Amino acid sequence: MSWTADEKVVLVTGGAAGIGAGLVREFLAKNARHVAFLDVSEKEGATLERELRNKFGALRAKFIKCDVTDEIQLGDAFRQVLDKHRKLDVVVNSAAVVGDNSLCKTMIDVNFCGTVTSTLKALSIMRADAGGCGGAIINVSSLQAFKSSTCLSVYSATKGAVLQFSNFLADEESYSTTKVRIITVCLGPTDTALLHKRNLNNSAKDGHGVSSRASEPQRVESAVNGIIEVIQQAESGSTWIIANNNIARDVTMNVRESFRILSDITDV
Ligand SMILES: NC(=O)C1=CN([C@@H]2O[C@H](COP(=O)(O)OP(=O)(O)OC[C@H]3O[C@@H](n4cnc5c(N)ncnc54)[C@H](O)[C@@H]3O)[C@@H](O)[C@H]2O)C=CC1
Ligand SMILES: CCCCC/C=C\C=C\C(=O)C/C=C\C/C=C\CCCC(=O)O
Repeated sequence: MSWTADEKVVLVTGGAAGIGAGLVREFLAKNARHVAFLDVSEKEGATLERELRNKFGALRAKFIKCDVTDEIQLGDAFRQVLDKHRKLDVVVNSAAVVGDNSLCKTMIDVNFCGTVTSTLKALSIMRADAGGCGGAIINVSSLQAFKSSTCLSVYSATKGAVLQFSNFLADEESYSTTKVRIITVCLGPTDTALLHKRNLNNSAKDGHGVSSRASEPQRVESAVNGIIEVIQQAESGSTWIIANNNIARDVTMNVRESFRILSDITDV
């Protein structure tokens, strides 16, 4: 039987705005039992929580103020969800920041370290070989993981690291043992605040280094629907591209082949 959101307990980091918020709404619309969304932005989190409680009832959605770079806050947030709902089925790691290299430490801490900490925490809770019920972890990467633009080298590297970490962890922790799928989605430009952030220096804002082929950003709805489609069908260790309002494309073989070529060269 194929995967559905029905009765699932879901946790989304960076869920107060943008693609994370779109996912929170969609999981609830698809009948998830409960969606907890973590974010540093208290104002946006509280506003979204009000909207969702009016629409879906008080018990179905909860905003938890949490900075994903703080391991204690993150651990507390997972514990709150587990204590209340006794299980966790899906974790989407969407929290991220973008900027030029002057924001390098923050980008590494939020985009990479936050995703790693949350993924390992989620795996330890959900893994079937340690008392969990299995589940899915979706790590949000970017097309920038494959090809950076000027002034986005650190951001792009964090997204490359998210992709590599997720795939290596999926190899290390066999799905047949854990029953937890670890999946990476690489999004193309999507119409959210992140894409329009002004904490980029002038050359990035002017678009230097971005090719003339760069097209209109896709709709948030396309990224959200693509991610849901991926959760419905993806295998653990797979990589997907969701860009240009197209349906999700499985690029697992391309990613594996590119690393196979490199590892063959470096085999001693
Ligand atoms: N918008 C785009 O063009 C693309 C976005 N992505 C990725 O999609 C994901 C979602 O991005 P968007 O929705 O576009 O961005 P967004 O800026 O709209 O949403 C990101 C959310 O993360 C939260 N956040 C930031 N730092 C945090 C922290 N330390 N702890 C907890 N929450 C924190 C923000 O407050 C915000 O609500 C990110 O991982 C991003 O890298 C990937 C490719 C393209
Ligand atoms: C012109 C300003 C660019 C600012 C971009 C800011 C954030 C981007 C975040 C992303 O993750 C974007 C995702 C993918 C971009 C992919 C390709 C861009 C085009 C690259 C090129 O063709 O040179």
